Amino acid sequence: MLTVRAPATSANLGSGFDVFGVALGAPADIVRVSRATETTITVTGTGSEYIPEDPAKNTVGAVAEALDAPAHIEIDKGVRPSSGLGSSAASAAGAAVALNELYDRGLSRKELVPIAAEGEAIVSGTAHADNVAPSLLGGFVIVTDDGITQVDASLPVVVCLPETTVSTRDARGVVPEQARLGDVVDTVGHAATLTVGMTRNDPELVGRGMADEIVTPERSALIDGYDTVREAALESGATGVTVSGAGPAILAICRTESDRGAVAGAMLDAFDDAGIESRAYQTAIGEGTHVYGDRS
Ligand SMILES: Nc1ncnc2c1ncn2[C@@H]1O[C@H](COP(=O)(O)OP(=O)(O)O)[C@@H](O)[C@H]1O
Ligand SMILES: N[C@@H](CCOP(=O)(O)O)C(=O)O
Repeated sequence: MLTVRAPATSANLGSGFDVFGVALGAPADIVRVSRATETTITVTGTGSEYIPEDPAKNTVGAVAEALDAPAHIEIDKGVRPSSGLGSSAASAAGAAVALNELYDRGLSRKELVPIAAEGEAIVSGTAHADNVAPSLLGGFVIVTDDGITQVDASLPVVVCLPETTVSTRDARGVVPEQARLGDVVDTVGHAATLTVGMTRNDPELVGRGMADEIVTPERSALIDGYDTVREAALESGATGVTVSGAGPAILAICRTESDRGAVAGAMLDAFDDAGIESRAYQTAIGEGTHVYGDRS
């Protein structure tokens, strides 16, 4: 038996649709694997009733197949499905790391990215890697067709998750197929600003660099209460606020750890005023999947 902790992630960060992602300190999935002749899966924890245990439908089944590593895989969900926090990706990243160890496949974390992304294709229709890559590698990650660039960024953040769901597959349906050149130029500038901010752990640059007029306006319209929650977080000291992944979670960048309480409180209150229950994670951009149980 081998146990790993695979963190939630926040993809896109506004200006980096399908390109940027960060690992979050919390929440996380715990994935336990043991060798077997065929793959079986059990799922417990938050939202487990909505997650299939059939290996053909669960992201970890695709990972076990890609690594030719049949196993009994126990997933204890800390990351709620359809949250915008890379729930399906956390399990996939955790399974990739755990099975790679269990079967001595010897692959690096970067080499595991396309394997973990196979699982994402099952649930969202595309093998986008902007969640699995940060869950595997930690920090801030840039995913392009040419490769993966990782920075050990560390910034305090708040993620506020309403009790509503948005399926990543549905949210991909509202992404515009075309954009105005002026908006593309602005977005390139914002993405560059954000990237420099991540290399400097600068919350002002990162917050400013999350602005995006192409995808975020369409995505945020799927989240009841988004505009007021965003406004409340900014008024309470957040440097930037955007949709986390495909939503409905909302990500706020904070200047200091001690700012997080006020930002989280403002976001929770604003959702509450809109009649929507929510919970807030006061966390930080953090490390990737951690192996913490030896083979036994
Ligand atoms: N191991 C898994 N963990 C979470 N969701 C999974 C898993 N395997 C398959 N799914 C399916 O993936 C969907 C959730 O994924 P997604 O919409 O990408 O959520 P998130 O935005 O949190 O990543 C749900 O339909 C769920 O049943
Ligand atoms: N780039 C993807 C990221 C989806 O993230 P999730 O956490 O909502 O699964 C997208 O925006 O569709």
